[in-house]
Amino acid sequence: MTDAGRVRSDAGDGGRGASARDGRDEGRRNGEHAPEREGTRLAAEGVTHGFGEGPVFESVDLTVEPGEVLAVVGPSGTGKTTLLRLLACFHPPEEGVVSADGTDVWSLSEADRLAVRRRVGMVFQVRSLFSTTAAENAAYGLRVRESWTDRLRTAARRALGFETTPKAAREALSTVGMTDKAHRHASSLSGGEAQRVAIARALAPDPDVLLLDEPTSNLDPRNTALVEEAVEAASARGIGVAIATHDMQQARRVSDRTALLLDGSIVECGPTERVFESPDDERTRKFVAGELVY
Ligand SMILES: Nc1ncnc2c1ncn2[C@@H]1O[C@H](COP(=O)(O)OP(=O)(O)OP(=O)(O)O)[C@@H](O)[C@H]1O
Repeated sequence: MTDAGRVRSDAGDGGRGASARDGRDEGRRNGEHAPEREGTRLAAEGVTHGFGEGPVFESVDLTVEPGEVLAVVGPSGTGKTTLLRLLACFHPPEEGVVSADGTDVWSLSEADRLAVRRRVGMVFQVRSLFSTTAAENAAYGLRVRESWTDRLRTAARRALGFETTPKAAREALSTVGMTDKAHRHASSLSGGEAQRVAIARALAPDPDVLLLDEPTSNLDPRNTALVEEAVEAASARGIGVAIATHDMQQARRVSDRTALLLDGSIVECGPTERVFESPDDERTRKFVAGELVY
């Protein structure tokens, strides 16, 4: 069996066929998915952060390159969410630098930092939709960028019964397979559907970077496959994706590189196949083999 074949059979993808990464690689080889943008290189450089009881992690270096899928794996509580939130510029690190294209985002003016934040979409682990339709959730990031005049015009058109969902929001909903439920209220969606809408909301403003925190925990194989296909589509458009996941097979299916966050540091970061097949660090070998129990 080929390596690719083994990855697919281990993945338990319910007959979904080639993994997202296989498809993306093939598309790249055929020149079908040439990234359309320069993108944004988001990086943590020597980052240390904690919450008052000593650092959660220290001196972390990690980059999300345009168009790549980076998996961040590690046991629960090692700081994967914390790291993604720092990369999303939600708050400054205690030490070190978070940079966008080489510029320290916390050295920027608030307006310039907001501009960087708007190039980064983040999807949280917990259900986080607003109390409105799937379509309006998907449109949220576009609406906040609209002028007040445009917002009033949209409200008036909606009141008159016109379809007001922006094209980009409709396309994002289509990417996650939610077109048919676009007008359903968020509260009526299943967990998997809600998570797909949350991804559409992050994708609609066409970010340069997408940060996904455990996007498929608690999802069934079909919803998981749809989310992974959305990751593939984002990456094929040149969006850099970082995905924190507990699912080793998912990391293997979707990512170009895998970083292991363990014991307060990145113990290994490299091409996914190498990290899984011949890791440099013994802790990585044990972790990917499921031998490290926390
Ligand atoms: N706002 C906060 N206040 C205090 N401690 C926090 C806060 N956020 C996270 N922590 C702590 O920081 C550590 C890292 O948490 P984080 O959620 O980043 O880990 P994780 O690797 O994403 O975990 P999981 O895989 O379970 O989602 C944990 O010990 C957590 O309790």
